[in-house]
Amino acid sequence: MSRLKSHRANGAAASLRDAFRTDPERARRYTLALDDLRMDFSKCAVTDETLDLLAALAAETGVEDRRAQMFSGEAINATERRAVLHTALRAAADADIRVDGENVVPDVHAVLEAMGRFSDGIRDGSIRGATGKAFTDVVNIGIGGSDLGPVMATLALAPYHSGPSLHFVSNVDGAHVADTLAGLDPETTLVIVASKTFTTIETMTNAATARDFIVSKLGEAAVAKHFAAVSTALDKVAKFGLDESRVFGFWDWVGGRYSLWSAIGLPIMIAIGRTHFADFLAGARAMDTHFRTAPVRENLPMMLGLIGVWHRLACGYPSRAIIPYEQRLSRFPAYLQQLDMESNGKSVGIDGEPLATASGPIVWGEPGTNGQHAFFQLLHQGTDVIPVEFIIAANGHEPNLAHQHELLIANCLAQSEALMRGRSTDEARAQLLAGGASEAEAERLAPHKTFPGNRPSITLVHDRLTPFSLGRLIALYEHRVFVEAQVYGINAFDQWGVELGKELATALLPVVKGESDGEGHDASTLALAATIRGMRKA
Ligand SMILES: O=P(O)(O)OC[C@H]1O[C@H](O)[C@H](O)[C@@H](O)[C@@H]1O
Repeated sequence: MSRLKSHRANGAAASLRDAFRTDPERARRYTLALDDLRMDFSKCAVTDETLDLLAALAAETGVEDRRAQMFSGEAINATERRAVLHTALRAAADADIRVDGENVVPDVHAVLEAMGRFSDGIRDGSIRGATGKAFTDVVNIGIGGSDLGPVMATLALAPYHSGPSLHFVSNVDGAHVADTLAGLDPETTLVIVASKTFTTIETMTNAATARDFIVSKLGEAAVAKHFAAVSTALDKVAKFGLDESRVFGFWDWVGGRYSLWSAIGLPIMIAIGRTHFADFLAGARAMDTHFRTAPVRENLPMMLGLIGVWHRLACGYPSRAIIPYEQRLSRFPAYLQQLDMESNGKSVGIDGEPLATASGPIVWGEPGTNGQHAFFQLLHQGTDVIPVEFIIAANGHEPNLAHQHELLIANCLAQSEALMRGRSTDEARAQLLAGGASEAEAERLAPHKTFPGNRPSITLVHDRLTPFSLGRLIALYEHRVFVEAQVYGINAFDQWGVELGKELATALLPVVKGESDGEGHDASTLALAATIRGMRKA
Protein backbone atom coordinates (compact mmCIF):
# COMPACT_ATOMS: atom_id res chain seq x y z
CA MET A 1 0.00 0.00 0.00
CA SER A 2 2.79 2.44 0.84
CA ARG A 3 4.21 1.89 -2.67
CA LEU A 4 0.84 2.78 -4.14
CA LYS A 5 0.61 5.86 -1.98
CA SER A 6 4.02 7.16 -2.96
CA HIS A 7 3.26 6.33 -6.58
CA ARG A 8 0.14 8.46 -6.23
CA ALA A 9 2.07 11.24 -4.49
CA ASN A 10 4.53 11.23 -7.40
CA GLY A 11 1.66 12.19 -9.66
CA ALA A 12 0.47 9.11 -11.56
CA ALA A 13 -1.40 10.35 -14.65
CA ALA A 14 -1.60 13.75 -12.98
CA SER A 15 -3.25 15.22 -16.05
CA LEU A 16 -5.72 12.96 -17.80
CA ARG A 17 -5.86 15.34 -20.74
CA ASP A 18 -2.12 14.92 -21.19
CA ALA A 19 -2.39 11.18 -20.68
CA PHE A 20 -4.83 10.92 -23.57
CA ARG A 21 -2.76 13.31 -25.71
CA THR A 22 0.48 11.43 -25.25
CA ASP A 23 -0.97 7.93 -25.54
CA PRO A 24 -3.39 7.50 -28.44
CA GLU A 25 -3.85 3.90 -27.34
CA ARG A 26 -4.89 4.74 -23.79
CA ALA A 27 -8.63 4.18 -24.24
CA ARG A 28 -8.07 0.86 -25.98
CA ARG A 29 -5.48 -0.32 -23.49
CA TYR A 30 -7.62 0.56 -20.49
CA THR A 31 -10.85 -0.97 -21.72
CA LEU A 32 -11.71 -4.53 -20.75
CA ALA A 33 -14.29 -6.69 -22.47
CA LEU A 34 -16.45 -9.68 -21.72
CA ASP A 35 -18.63 -10.44 -24.75
CA ASP A 36 -20.65 -7.26 -25.37
CA LEU A 37 -19.75 -5.78 -21.98
CA ARG A 38 -17.04 -3.13 -21.96
CA MET A 39 -15.39 -1.51 -18.97
CA ASP A 40 -13.48 1.64 -19.86
CA PHE A 41 -11.35 2.85 -16.97
CA SER A 42 -9.09 5.03 -19.08
CA LYS A 43 -10.57 8.15 -17.51
CA CYS A 44 -9.13 7.15 -14.13
CA ALA A 45 -5.72 8.52 -13.18
CA VAL A 46 -3.86 5.27 -13.58
CA THR A 47 -0.78 4.24 -15.51
CA ASP A 48 0.69 0.84 -16.33
CA GLU A 49 2.74 1.16 -13.17
CA THR A 50 -0.41 1.80 -11.13
CA LEU A 51 -1.94 -1.35 -12.56
CA ASP A 52 1.21 -3.34 -11.82
CA LEU A 53 1.19 -2.11 -8.24
CA LEU A 54 -2.50 -2.90 -7.88
CA ALA A 55 -1.99 -6.39 -9.28
CA ALA A 56 0.89 -6.83 -6.81
CA LEU A 57 -1.40 -5.70 -4.00
CA ALA A 58 -4.01 -8.25 -5.07
CA ALA A 59 -1.33 -10.94 -4.98
CA GLU A 60 -0.02 -9.81 -1.58
CA THR A 61 -3.48 -9.83 -0.08
CA GLY A 62 -4.28 -13.25 -1.52
CA VAL A 63 -7.33 -12.26 -3.53
CA GLU A 64 -7.02 -15.14 -5.97
CA ASP A 65 -6.61 -17.78 -3.25
CA ARG A 66 -9.57 -16.38 -1.42
CA ARG A 67 -11.59 -16.41 -4.62
CA ALA A 68 -10.84 -20.11 -5.06
CA GLN A 69 -11.91 -20.72 -1.46
CA MET A 70 -15.18 -18.89 -2.01
CA PHE A 71 -16.07 -20.80 -5.17
CA SER A 72 -15.22 -24.13 -3.58
CA GLY A 73 -17.45 -23.62 -0.54
CA GLU A 74 -14.87 -23.04 2.19
CA ALA A 75 -16.18 -21.20 5.24
CA ILE A 76 -14.67 -17.84 4.28
CA ASN A 77 -17.31 -16.01 6.29
CA ALA A 78 -15.02 -16.60 9.22
CA THR A 79 -16.92 -14.76 11.94
CA GLU A 80 -20.11 -16.69 11.26
CA ARG A 81 -18.22 -19.84 10.19
CA ARG A 82 -20.19 -20.12 6.98
CA ALA A 83 -19.49 -20.80 3.35
CA VAL A 84 -20.27 -18.02 0.89
CA LEU A 85 -21.90 -19.62 -2.09
CA HIS A 86 -24.20 -17.26 -3.93
CA THR A 87 -22.26 -18.48 -6.97
CA ALA A 88 -23.70 -21.98 -6.38
CA LEU A 89 -27.18 -20.50 -6.87
CA ARG A 90 -26.38 -19.90 -10.52
CA ALA A 91 -24.17 -22.91 -11.12
CA ALA A 92 -25.00 -25.32 -13.93
CA ALA A 93 -27.08 -28.33 -12.89
CA ASP A 94 -24.14 -30.69 -13.34
CA ALA A 95 -21.75 -28.65 -11.16
CA ASP A 96 -20.46 -30.17 -7.95
CA ILE A 97 -20.01 -27.68 -5.11
CA ARG A 98 -19.64 -29.10 -1.65
CA VAL A 99 -20.51 -27.74 1.76
CA ASP A 100 -19.50 -30.11 4.55
CA GLY A 101 -19.00 -32.82 1.97
CA GLU A 102 -22.49 -32.49 0.41
CA ASN A 103 -23.03 -31.30 -3.15
CA VAL A 104 -25.45 -28.37 -2.79
CA VAL A 105 -26.23 -27.97 -6.50
CA PRO A 106 -29.04 -30.60 -6.66
CA ASP A 107 -30.86 -28.79 -3.82
CA VAL A 108 -30.44 -25.46 -5.59
CA HIS A 109 -31.97 -26.86 -8.75
CA ALA A 110 -34.76 -28.60 -6.86
CA VAL A 111 -35.81 -25.25 -5.37
CA LEU A 112 -35.52 -23.56 -8.76
CA GLU A 113 -37.79 -26.23 -10.20
CA ALA A 114 -40.33 -25.76 -7.39
CA MET A 115 -40.23 -21.99 -7.93
CA GLY A 116 -40.68 -22.58 -11.65
CA ARG A 117 -43.77 -24.75 -11.13
CA PHE A 118 -45.28 -22.27 -8.70
CA SER A 119 -44.58 -19.21 -10.83
CA ASP A 120 -45.89 -21.00 -13.95
CA GLY A 121 -49.09 -21.72 -12.05
CA ILE A 122 -49.48 -18.13 -10.87
CA ARG A 123 -48.74 -16.78 -14.34
CA ASP A 124 -51.02 -19.13 -16.28
CA GLY A 125 -53.82 -18.90 -13.74
CA SER A 126 -53.83 -22.57 -12.79
CA ILE A 127 -52.97 -21.64 -9.21
CA ARG A 128 -55.83 -19.49 -7.99
CA GLY A 129 -57.09 -17.70 -4.93
CA ALA A 130 -59.63 -18.93 -2.38
CA THR A 131 -62.60 -17.79 -4.49
CA GLY A 132 -61.29 -19.36 -7.67
CA LYS A 133 -59.97 -16.21 -9.27
CA ALA A 134 -56.54 -15.98 -10.88
CA PHE A 135 -53.99 -13.72 -9.22
CA THR A 136 -53.59 -10.29 -10.79
CA ASP A 137 -51.25 -8.86 -8.15
CA VAL A 138 -48.33 -10.18 -6.13
CA VAL A 139 -47.11 -8.36 -3.03
CA ASN A 140 -43.62 -9.21 -1.82
CA ILE A 141 -43.06 -8.40 1.83
CA GLY A 142 -39.41 -8.29 2.84
CA ILE A 143 -36.67 -5.81 3.65
CA GLY A 144 -32.94 -5.39 2.96
CA GLY A 145 -31.72 -8.31 0.90
CA SER A 146 -35.22 -9.76 0.84
CA ASP A 147 -36.49 -6.65 -0.92
CA LEU A 148 -33.85 -4.54 -2.67
CA GLY A 149 -32.77 -7.16 -5.19
CA PRO A 150 -36.27 -8.18 -6.28
CA VAL A 151 -37.39 -4.52 -6.41
CA MET A 152 -34.38 -3.49 -8.45
CA ALA A 153 -34.54 -6.43 -10.85
CA THR A 154 -38.28 -6.38 -11.49
CA LEU A 155 -38.03 -2.69 -12.32
CA ALA A 156 -34.97 -3.27 -14.49
CA LEU A 157 -36.68 -6.04 -16.45
CA ALA A 158 -40.02 -4.35 -17.03
CA PRO A 159 -39.92 -5.08 -20.78
CA TYR A 160 -39.90 -8.79 -19.94
CA HIS A 161 -42.91 -8.74 -17.63
CA SER A 162 -45.73 -10.95 -18.70
CA GLY A 163 -47.21 -12.04 -15.39
CA PRO A 164 -49.26 -10.34 -12.70
CA SER A 165 -48.34 -6.91 -11.35
CA LEU A 166 -45.63 -6.89 -8.70
CA HIS A 167 -45.68 -4.75 -5.56
CA PHE A 168 -43.15 -4.48 -2.78
CA VAL A 169 -43.63 -3.61 0.86
CA SER A 170 -40.57 -3.17 3.05
CA ASN A 171 -40.82 -0.25 5.45
CA VAL A 172 -42.36 -0.79 8.86
CA ASP A 173 -44.01 2.59 8.31
CA GLY A 174 -47.66 1.55 7.96
CA ALA A 175 -47.96 3.97 5.07
CA HIS A 176 -46.04 1.56 2.87
CA VAL A 177 -48.30 -1.44 3.35
CA ALA A 178 -51.44 0.72 3.46
CA ASP A 179 -50.66 2.51 0.18
CA THR A 180 -49.69 -0.75 -1.49
CA LEU A 181 -52.76 -2.70 -0.47
CA ALA A 182 -55.11 0.22 -1.04
CA GLY A 183 -55.64 -0.50 -4.71
CA LEU A 184 -55.68 -4.29 -4.43
CA ASP A 185 -58.44 -6.86 -4.18
CA PRO A 186 -57.73 -9.63 -1.64
CA GLU A 187 -59.42 -12.16 -3.93
CA THR A 188 -56.77 -11.68 -6.62
CA THR A 189 -53.75 -10.87 -4.44
CA LEU A 190 -50.94 -13.26 -3.61
CA VAL A 191 -48.59 -12.28 -0.77
CA ILE A 192 -45.01 -13.54 -0.58
CA VAL A 193 -43.38 -13.19 2.82
CA ALA A 194 -39.64 -13.12 2.19
CA SER A 195 -37.21 -13.24 5.08
CA LYS A 196 -34.02 -15.20 5.45
CA THR A 197 -34.39 -15.39 9.20
CA PHE A 198 -38.19 -15.06 9.39
CA THR A 199 -37.75 -12.91 12.48
CA THR A 200 -37.23 -9.43 10.98
CA ILE A 201 -39.66 -7.21 12.80
CA GLU A 202 -40.59 -5.06 9.80
CA THR A 203 -41.40 -8.06 7.67
CA MET A 204 -43.27 -9.95 10.37
CA THR A 205 -45.33 -6.84 11.18
CA ASN A 206 -46.20 -6.13 7.55
CA ALA A 207 -46.98 -9.80 7.00
CA ALA A 208 -49.47 -9.70 9.89
CA THR A 209 -51.12 -6.64 8.35
CA ALA A 210 -51.32 -8.34 4.97
CA ARG A 211 -52.74 -11.43 6.64
CA ASP A 212 -55.51 -9.28 8.14
CA PHE A 213 -56.15 -7.81 4.70
CA ILE A 214 -56.72 -11.28 3.27
CA VAL A 215 -58.51 -12.78 6.28
CA SER A 216 -60.91 -9.88 6.83
CA LYS A 217 -62.44 -10.43 3.42
CA LEU A 218 -61.80 -14.09 2.70
CA GLY A 219 -61.54 -15.76 6.11
CA GLU A 220 -58.76 -17.63 7.88
CA ALA A 221 -58.89 -20.58 5.50
CA ALA A 222 -57.79 -18.33 2.62
CA VAL A 223 -54.32 -17.81 4.12
CA ALA A 224 -53.03 -21.08 2.69
CA LYS A 225 -54.09 -20.05 -0.81
CA HIS A 226 -53.02 -16.40 -0.71
CA PHE A 227 -49.61 -16.64 0.90
CA ALA A 228 -46.22 -18.04 0.02
CA ALA A 229 -43.03 -17.77 2.02
CA VAL A 230 -39.31 -17.69 1.30
CA SER A 231 -36.83 -18.34 4.08
CA THR A 232 -33.93 -20.35 5.41
CA ALA A 233 -35.81 -20.81 8.70
CA LEU A 234 -38.38 -23.37 7.62
CA ASP A 235 -39.28 -24.22 11.22
CA LYS A 236 -40.37 -20.62 11.82
CA VAL A 237 -42.33 -20.49 8.56
CA ALA A 238 -44.29 -23.56 9.64
CA LYS A 239 -45.98 -21.46 12.33
CA PHE A 240 -47.43 -19.23 9.62
CA GLY A 241 -49.67 -22.11 8.51
CA LEU A 242 -48.62 -22.60 4.91
CA ASP A 243 -48.63 -25.69 2.77
CA GLU A 244 -45.14 -27.07 2.02
CA SER A 245 -45.63 -26.38 -1.68
CA ARG A 246 -45.87 -22.69 -0.82
CA VAL A 247 -42.62 -22.51 1.09
CA PHE A 248 -39.34 -22.01 -0.74
CA GLY A 249 -36.11 -22.49 1.12
CA PHE A 250 -32.55 -21.33 0.79
CA TRP A 251 -29.45 -21.82 2.87
CA ASP A 252 -27.28 -20.10 5.45
CA TRP A 253 -24.43 -19.92 2.93
CA VAL A 254 -26.44 -17.30 1.02
CA GLY A 255 -26.01 -13.81 2.46
CA GLY A 256 -29.15 -11.65 2.44
CA ARG A 257 -27.62 -9.10 0.05
CA TYR A 258 -26.53 -11.92 -2.27
CA SER A 259 -29.87 -13.74 -2.23
CA LEU A 260 -31.83 -12.55 -5.24
CA TRP A 261 -30.58 -15.57 -7.20
CA SER A 262 -32.24 -17.87 -4.67
CA ALA A 263 -35.93 -18.28 -3.82
CA ILE A 264 -35.78 -14.62 -2.78
CA GLY A 265 -35.94 -14.08 -6.56
CA LEU A 266 -39.42 -15.66 -6.69
CA PRO A 267 -41.18 -12.34 -7.41
CA ILE A 268 -38.72 -11.74 -10.26
CA MET A 269 -39.50 -15.18 -11.67
CA ILE A 270 -43.24 -14.58 -11.35
CA ALA A 271 -42.82 -11.29 -13.24
CA ILE A 272 -40.62 -12.48 -16.10
CA GLY A 273 -41.17 -16.25 -16.20
CA ARG A 274 -38.76 -19.06 -15.57
CA THR A 275 -36.97 -18.95 -18.94
CA HIS A 276 -35.97 -15.33 -18.51
CA PHE A 277 -35.03 -16.06 -14.90
CA ALA A 278 -32.73 -18.81 -16.19
CA ASP A 279 -31.13 -16.21 -18.49
CA PHE A 280 -30.65 -13.93 -15.50
CA LEU A 281 -28.79 -16.72 -13.69
CA ALA A 282 -26.81 -17.52 -16.85
CA GLY A 283 -25.62 -13.89 -17.04
CA ALA A 284 -24.29 -14.11 -13.49
CA ARG A 285 -22.72 -17.48 -14.27
CA ALA A 286 -20.89 -15.97 -17.26
CA MET A 287 -19.41 -13.35 -14.93
CA ASP A 288 -18.52 -16.03 -12.36
CA THR A 289 -16.59 -17.99 -14.98
CA HIS A 290 -14.82 -14.85 -16.15
CA PHE A 291 -13.96 -13.80 -12.60
CA ARG A 292 -12.63 -17.25 -11.79
CA THR A 293 -10.55 -17.71 -14.89
CA ALA A 294 -9.45 -14.40 -16.46
CA PRO A 295 -5.97 -13.09 -15.60
CA VAL A 296 -6.06 -10.22 -13.12
CA ARG A 297 -5.30 -7.49 -15.65
CA GLU A 298 -8.09 -8.69 -17.97
CA ASN A 299 -10.54 -9.49 -15.22
CA LEU A 300 -13.42 -7.02 -14.93
CA PRO A 301 -14.37 -7.57 -11.27
CA MET A 302 -10.69 -7.68 -10.28
CA MET A 303 -9.91 -4.41 -12.01
CA LEU A 304 -13.14 -2.72 -10.92
CA GLY A 305 -12.26 -3.70 -7.35
CA LEU A 306 -8.61 -2.73 -7.59
CA ILE A 307 -9.42 0.65 -9.09
CA GLY A 308 -11.95 1.06 -6.28
CA VAL A 309 -9.13 0.39 -3.84
CA TRP A 310 -6.88 2.84 -5.71
CA HIS A 311 -9.50 5.55 -5.36
CA ARG A 312 -10.27 4.79 -1.75
CA LEU A 313 -6.87 4.01 -0.27
CA ALA A 314 -4.31 5.74 -2.46
CA CYS A 315 -6.36 8.75 -3.57
CA GLY A 316 -8.43 9.01 -0.38
CA TYR A 317 -11.79 9.55 -2.10
CA PRO A 318 -14.55 8.95 0.45
CA SER A 319 -17.40 8.00 -1.84
CA ARG A 320 -18.30 6.79 -5.28
CA ALA A 321 -21.33 7.53 -7.39
CA ILE A 322 -23.08 4.94 -9.55
CA ILE A 323 -24.99 6.62 -12.35
CA PRO A 324 -26.91 4.30 -14.64
CA TYR A 325 -28.08 6.04 -17.77
CA GLU A 326 -31.05 3.72 -17.75
CA GLN A 327 -34.24 4.72 -16.00
CA ARG A 328 -35.09 1.08 -15.31
CA LEU A 329 -31.91 0.83 -13.22
CA SER A 330 -33.17 3.57 -10.94
CA ARG A 331 -32.98 1.26 -7.91
CA PHE A 332 -29.59 -0.16 -8.84
CA PRO A 333 -27.66 2.38 -6.73
CA ALA A 334 -29.87 1.57 -3.72
CA TYR A 335 -29.29 -2.12 -4.32
CA LEU A 336 -25.53 -1.53 -4.50
CA GLN A 337 -25.63 0.49 -1.31
CA GLN A 338 -26.61 -2.62 0.61
CA LEU A 339 -24.34 -4.91 -1.39
CA ASP A 340 -21.30 -2.70 -0.95
CA MET A 341 -21.78 -0.77 2.27
CA GLU A 342 -23.23 -3.63 4.32
CA SER A 343 -20.36 -5.79 3.11
CA ASN A 344 -17.42 -3.42 3.33
CA GLY A 345 -18.50 -0.83 5.91
CA LYS A 346 -16.27 -2.31 8.61
CA SER A 347 -13.42 -0.96 10.69
CA VAL A 348 -12.13 -4.20 12.14
CA GLY A 349 -10.10 -6.67 10.11
CA ILE A 350 -10.92 -10.33 9.72
CA ASP A 351 -8.33 -10.91 12.48
CA GLY A 352 -10.34 -8.74 14.91
CA GLU A 353 -7.77 -5.94 14.90
CA PRO A 354 -8.66 -2.33 14.02
CA LEU A 355 -7.92 -1.58 10.37
CA ALA A 356 -4.89 0.53 9.66
CA THR A 357 -6.46 1.94 6.49
CA ALA A 358 -9.88 3.03 5.31
CA SER A 359 -12.41 0.44 4.13
CA GLY A 360 -15.42 0.64 1.84
CA PRO A 361 -16.49 4.03 0.48
CA ILE A 362 -19.94 5.57 0.62
CA VAL A 363 -21.89 4.41 -2.41
CA TRP A 364 -24.67 6.49 -3.84
CA GLY A 365 -26.29 7.48 -7.09
CA GLU A 366 -29.31 8.18 -9.21
CA PRO A 367 -30.02 7.58 -12.84
CA GLY A 368 -28.79 9.94 -15.51
CA THR A 369 -29.89 12.23 -16.94
CA ASN A 370 -31.85 13.19 -13.80
CA GLY A 371 -28.77 13.43 -11.60
CA GLN A 372 -27.26 15.95 -14.01
CA HIS A 373 -29.92 18.43 -12.99
CA ALA A 374 -29.41 17.83 -9.31
CA PHE A 375 -26.05 16.88 -7.77
CA PHE A 376 -23.74 16.87 -10.79
CA GLN A 377 -22.79 20.45 -9.92
CA LEU A 378 -20.87 19.05 -6.96
CA LEU A 379 -19.33 16.26 -9.04
CA HIS A 380 -17.94 18.83 -11.46
CA GLN A 381 -17.02 21.73 -9.23
CA GLY A 382 -17.30 20.60 -5.60
CA THR A 383 -14.32 20.37 -3.29
CA ASP A 384 -14.44 16.56 -3.02
CA VAL A 385 -13.44 14.34 -5.89
CA ILE A 386 -16.01 11.57 -6.34
CA PRO A 387 -15.25 8.82 -8.83
CA VAL A 388 -18.28 8.03 -10.96
CA GLU A 389 -19.31 4.75 -12.54
CA PHE A 390 -21.48 5.31 -15.59
CA ILE A 391 -23.61 2.48 -16.98
CA ILE A 392 -25.10 2.74 -20.46
CA ALA A 393 -26.70 0.34 -22.94
CA ALA A 394 -26.13 0.81 -26.66
CA ASN A 395 -29.77 -0.04 -27.24
CA GLY A 396 -32.99 0.65 -25.42
CA HIS A 397 -36.20 -1.31 -25.60
CA GLU A 398 -38.17 1.41 -27.37
CA PRO A 399 -37.30 1.23 -31.08
CA ASN A 400 -39.68 4.09 -31.84
CA LEU A 401 -37.78 6.29 -29.36
CA ALA A 402 -34.28 5.67 -30.69
CA HIS A 403 -33.72 9.43 -30.92
CA GLN A 404 -34.23 9.66 -27.15
CA HIS A 405 -31.76 6.86 -26.60
CA GLU A 406 -29.18 8.72 -28.70
CA LEU A 407 -29.68 11.75 -26.51
CA LEU A 408 -29.24 9.58 -23.44
CA ILE A 409 -25.97 8.14 -24.77
CA ALA A 410 -24.64 11.57 -25.72
CA ASN A 411 -25.36 12.84 -22.23
CA CYS A 412 -23.64 9.90 -20.57
CA LEU A 413 -20.51 10.29 -22.69
CA ALA A 414 -20.54 14.06 -22.26
CA GLN A 415 -20.52 13.81 -18.49
CA SER A 416 -17.51 11.53 -18.29
CA GLU A 417 -15.72 13.70 -20.83
CA ALA A 418 -16.52 16.87 -18.90
CA LEU A 419 -15.36 15.35 -15.62
CA MET A 420 -12.10 14.30 -17.21
CA ARG A 421 -11.33 17.39 -19.34
CA GLY A 422 -12.64 20.13 -17.14
CA ARG A 423 -12.27 23.69 -18.36
CA SER A 424 -9.33 25.85 -17.42
CA THR A 425 -9.79 29.44 -16.31
CA ASP A 426 -8.12 30.60 -19.53
CA GLU A 427 -10.59 28.54 -21.54
CA ALA A 428 -13.49 29.88 -19.50
CA ARG A 429 -12.29 33.47 -20.03
CA ALA A 430 -11.82 32.92 -23.76
CA GLN A 431 -15.29 31.45 -24.04
CA LEU A 432 -16.82 34.39 -22.21
CA LEU A 433 -15.00 36.87 -24.44
CA ALA A 434 -16.08 34.96 -27.53
CA GLY A 435 -19.64 35.19 -26.24
CA GLY A 436 -19.38 38.98 -26.15
CA ALA A 437 -18.52 39.57 -22.48
CA SER A 438 -16.31 42.57 -21.61
CA GLU A 439 -12.80 41.95 -20.31
CA ALA A 440 -13.90 42.86 -16.80
CA GLU A 441 -16.95 40.62 -16.96
CA ALA A 442 -14.89 37.73 -18.33
CA GLU A 443 -12.38 38.18 -15.52
CA ARG A 444 -15.14 38.28 -12.93
CA LEU A 445 -16.96 35.15 -14.13
CA ALA A 446 -14.10 32.95 -15.34
CA PRO A 447 -13.32 31.41 -11.92
CA HIS A 448 -16.95 30.41 -11.53
CA LYS A 449 -16.98 28.80 -14.95
CA THR A 450 -13.76 26.89 -14.38
CA PHE A 451 -13.92 23.11 -14.04
CA PRO A 452 -10.90 21.46 -12.43
CA GLY A 453 -11.26 18.32 -14.56
CA ASN A 454 -9.18 15.21 -13.87
CA ARG A 455 -12.19 13.74 -12.14
CA PRO A 456 -12.13 9.97 -12.57
CA SER A 457 -14.87 7.84 -14.01
CA ILE A 458 -15.40 4.34 -15.30
CA THR A 459 -17.91 3.67 -18.06
CA LEU A 460 -19.64 0.31 -18.40
CA VAL A 461 -21.25 -0.25 -21.78
CA HIS A 462 -23.34 -3.19 -22.87
CA ASP A 463 -25.65 -3.97 -25.74
CA ARG A 464 -28.98 -3.85 -23.93
CA LEU A 465 -30.44 -4.35 -20.47
CA THR A 466 -31.70 -7.93 -20.61
CA PRO A 467 -32.13 -10.63 -17.95
CA PHE A 468 -28.72 -11.97 -19.00
CA SER A 469 -26.90 -8.64 -18.96
CA LEU A 470 -28.51 -7.62 -15.67
CA GLY A 471 -27.37 -10.87 -14.06
CA ARG A 472 -23.88 -10.28 -15.40
CA LEU A 473 -23.82 -6.69 -14.15
CA ILE A 474 -24.93 -7.60 -10.63
CA ALA A 475 -22.36 -10.40 -10.43
CA LEU A 476 -19.68 -7.95 -11.60
CA TYR A 477 -20.47 -5.73 -8.63
CA GLU A 478 -20.74 -8.65 -6.19
CA HIS A 479 -17.25 -9.78 -7.11
CA ARG A 480 -15.87 -6.25 -7.06
CA VAL A 481 -17.08 -5.92 -3.46
CA PHE A 482 -15.35 -9.23 -2.71
CA VAL A 483 -12.06 -8.09 -4.25
CA GLU A 484 -12.09 -4.85 -2.29
CA ALA A 485 -12.89 -6.66 0.95
CA GLN A 486 -9.87 -8.92 0.54
CA VAL A 487 -7.58 -5.95 0.05
CA TYR A 488 -9.08 -4.13 3.03
CA GLY A 489 -8.62 -7.34 5.02
CA ILE A 490 -12.21 -7.53 6.23
CA ASN A 491 -14.96 -10.13 6.27
CA ALA A 492 -17.50 -8.87 3.72
CA PHE A 493 -20.10 -11.42 4.73
CA ASP A 494 -21.30 -10.47 8.19
CA GLN A 495 -23.30 -7.36 9.13
CA TRP A 496 -23.25 -6.92 12.86
CA GLY A 497 -23.29 -3.18 12.40
CA VAL A 498 -27.06 -3.38 11.96
CA GLU A 499 -27.69 -5.12 15.28
CA LEU A 500 -27.30 -2.41 17.90
CA GLY A 501 -30.02 -0.19 16.46
CA LYS A 502 -32.38 -3.17 16.29
CA GLU A 503 -31.73 -4.01 19.94
CA LEU A 504 -32.30 -0.45 21.04
CA ALA A 505 -35.51 -0.19 18.99
CA THR A 506 -36.84 -3.22 20.84
CA ALA A 507 -35.89 -1.63 24.14
CA LEU A 508 -37.39 1.74 23.22
CA LEU A 509 -40.77 0.46 22.07
CA PRO A 510 -42.16 0.34 25.63
CA VAL A 511 -40.82 3.87 26.18
CA VAL A 512 -42.59 5.10 23.04
CA LYS A 513 -45.76 3.40 24.23
CA GLY A 514 -45.43 5.03 27.65
CA GLU A 515 -45.13 1.67 29.37
CA SER A 516 -41.61 2.20 30.65
CA ASP A 517 -39.71 5.20 31.99
CA GLY A 518 -36.73 4.12 29.92
CA GLU A 519 -34.18 3.97 32.66
CA GLY A 520 -30.73 3.57 31.19
CA HIS A 521 -31.41 5.50 28.00
CA ASP A 522 -29.75 8.87 27.46
CA ALA A 523 -31.46 12.17 28.17
CA SER A 524 -31.75 13.23 24.54
CA THR A 525 -33.42 10.01 23.50
CA LEU A 526 -35.80 10.10 26.45
CA ALA A 527 -36.68 13.75 25.87
CA LEU A 528 -37.38 13.06 22.20
CA ALA A 529 -39.56 10.10 23.17
CA ALA A 530 -41.43 12.23 25.70
CA THR A 531 -41.94 15.04 23.18
CA ILE A 532 -43.26 12.63 20.59
CA ARG A 533 -45.47 10.92 23.15
CA GLY A 534 -46.90 14.32 23.99
CA MET A 535 -47.77 14.90 20.34
CA ARG A 536 -49.23 11.42 19.73
CA LYS A 537 -52.97 11.19 19.21
CA ALA A 538 -54.62 8.21 20.82
O1 LIG B 1 -34.22 -11.59 5.15
P1 LIG B 1 -34.23 -11.14 6.56
O2 LIG B 1 -33.75 -12.20 7.51
O3 LIG B 1 -35.61 -10.64 6.93
O4 LIG B 1 -33.25 -9.95 6.69
C1 LIG B 1 -33.43 -8.75 6.04
C2 LIG B 1 -32.23 -7.84 6.17
O5 LIG B 1 -32.13 -7.40 7.50
C3 LIG B 1 -30.94 -7.44 8.23
O6 LIG B 1 -30.99 -6.40 9.16
C4 LIG B 1 -29.65 -7.39 7.47
O7 LIG B 1 -28.96 -6.20 7.69
C5 LIG B 1 -29.80 -7.56 5.99
O8 LIG B 1 -28.62 -8.12 5.50
C6 LIG B 1 -30.96 -8.44 5.65
O9 LIG B 1 -31.03 -8.59 4.25
